[in-house]
Amino acid sequence: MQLLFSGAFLCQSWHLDSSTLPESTAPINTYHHLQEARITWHSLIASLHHWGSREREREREREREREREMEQVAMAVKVLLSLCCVGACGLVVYLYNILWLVPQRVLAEFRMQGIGGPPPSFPYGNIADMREAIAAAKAARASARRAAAGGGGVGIVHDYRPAVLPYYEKWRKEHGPIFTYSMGNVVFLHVSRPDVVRDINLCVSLDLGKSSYLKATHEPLFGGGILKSNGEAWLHQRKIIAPEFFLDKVKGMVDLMADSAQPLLKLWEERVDRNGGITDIKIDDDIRAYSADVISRTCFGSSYIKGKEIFMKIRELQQAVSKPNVLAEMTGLRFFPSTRNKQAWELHKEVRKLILEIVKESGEDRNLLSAILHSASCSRVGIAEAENFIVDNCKSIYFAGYESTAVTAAWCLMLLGLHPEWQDRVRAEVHEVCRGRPVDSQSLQKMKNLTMVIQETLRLYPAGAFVSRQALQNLRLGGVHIPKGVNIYIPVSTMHLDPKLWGADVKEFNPERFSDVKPQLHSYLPFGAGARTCLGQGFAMAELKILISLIISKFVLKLSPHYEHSPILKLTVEPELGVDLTLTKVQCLC
Ligand code: HEM
Repeated sequence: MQLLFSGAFLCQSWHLDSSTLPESTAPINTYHHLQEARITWHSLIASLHHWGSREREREREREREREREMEQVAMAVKVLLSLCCVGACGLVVYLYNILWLVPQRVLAEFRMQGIGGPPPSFPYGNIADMREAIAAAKAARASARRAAAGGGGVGIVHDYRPAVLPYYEKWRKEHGPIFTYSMGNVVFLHVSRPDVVRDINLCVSLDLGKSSYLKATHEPLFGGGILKSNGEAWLHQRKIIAPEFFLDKVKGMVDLMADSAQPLLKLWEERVDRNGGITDIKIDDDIRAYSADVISRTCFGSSYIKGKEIFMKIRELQQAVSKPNVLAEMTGLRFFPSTRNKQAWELHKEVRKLILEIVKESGEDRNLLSAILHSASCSRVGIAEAENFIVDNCKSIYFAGYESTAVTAAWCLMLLGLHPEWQDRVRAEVHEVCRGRPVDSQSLQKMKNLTMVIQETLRLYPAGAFVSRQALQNLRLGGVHIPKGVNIYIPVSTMHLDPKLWGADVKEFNPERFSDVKPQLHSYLPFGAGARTCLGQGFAMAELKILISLIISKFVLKLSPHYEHSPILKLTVEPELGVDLTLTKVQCLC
């Protein structure tokens, strides 16, 4: 019985089939009872055997199941690894294609037209050659500086190419005026052949856009503003901004520009007086402050003080993006959080916030900002897009209107310090034209000598080192087939220093050359070329004439013995070590 109970218990606890157990446990005779117990025992043993074998079967089944699972996992891992391998191979092939084969095909197309260039190496193209040439030029400059130490401009050569673009010099000698080179996978066509340059000037097609090289690097500075945009987006912005710089508008800004120059004149006068009638001044920061003030008032009207704060930030931003971000240019990975990128993003955010604050505060003023705002409110775009439009264009104008003008003014004053005969001519002219009255738009027009001096400054020291374009479609210019995507760079100083175009004294400062001849239309490019030419050139000329006429009528300038000639290419070509002048006051001319 105990067995029965224990069997029943076993059956329950092991979930045996109850049909294998006797149905009743009522008392019966002993024999029968034993018989039944034996049968039950046998059936129990059989059940247990049966159960055991089923259990082993299940165990084997589970084992097989595990094996199958393991096989499936192994298969999945193999497939994944193969896919990774295929993916990695595909990526390698893809990268090799875009980084090497595609640019090689483009270079081959040029070679077939007889246009060669320095052989590129994988994956950086000619960047190493360029770095090497720059390092050599830097070393040569340093030793020249040591040799001419304290010479006050002795031995200045007005040709910044060996210092600023040494690799172009080398390649031009080897391959002629039109050649190719590459930076990473970006192919460049260097063009200084006048017929091709003329065709680029005359091309008004939207298929010839602004070069996209360095677009990723400069994104925080220019965004999608007028300087870097292309196609319909550019056209739209140009139509809004250009009228704000038409001649009649510029005439109305003359007083404002003259007002902006007063703090600089006062500061310099005080310094001369304080130092017993003669003083040395590094002029760059004061000139930048003038240029910032002018563009700030023009852009932001009454909010110009806050505008100046924006300036300081934009200048920092400019420094942060002045070195090419090669990784971003080659791969498009603009959002890699490098220290430099993070700094640029932070500054971009601050500038954006300041500009949008000014927008909220802006009243009824008629200025560039109100024109941009009006356009943004008329276009049917979302708030974020309208804000980007405003911010990117304010930043672009700030940069375009400030940096080049300040740098040109510094070079111009350096040249006048070096050429007292031209200084005297300009001073006499200003005196004769103004006759003690404040400058106005009419007197500015009459200052022919000053205009020539500025034109000659822009010929010898063009702030923009290249005019850059990109073929947005296949193009034919000057008989050259230019495949889509190629960046076209015109080295402005090479055009300006071509003796065939400008005469044997091409490296001399001789403003007279602009007196009777019109500037060589397609070879004089300080303000760029064709449809994308600088829209602020009238404004810049007025601003420069006002500043220089006011300085020259008050001070006699001489290049200081501390001056070291140091042109360097940042975003513009600027004097790396600044311009040092020795100032005395002008004695009465009457
Ligand atoms: C001496 C001073 C200046 C120089 C040397 C200069 C030079 C240049 C150059 C070389 C370009 C490129 C043109 C091209 O790619 O063909 C340019 C474009 C431009 N500049 Fe100037 N610039 C000066 C002053 C100004 C000023 C004062 C403003 C405005 C306030 C201004 C606004 C612009 C704008 C908006 C563009 C872009 C035009 C476009 O892409 O449609 N610039 N400038």
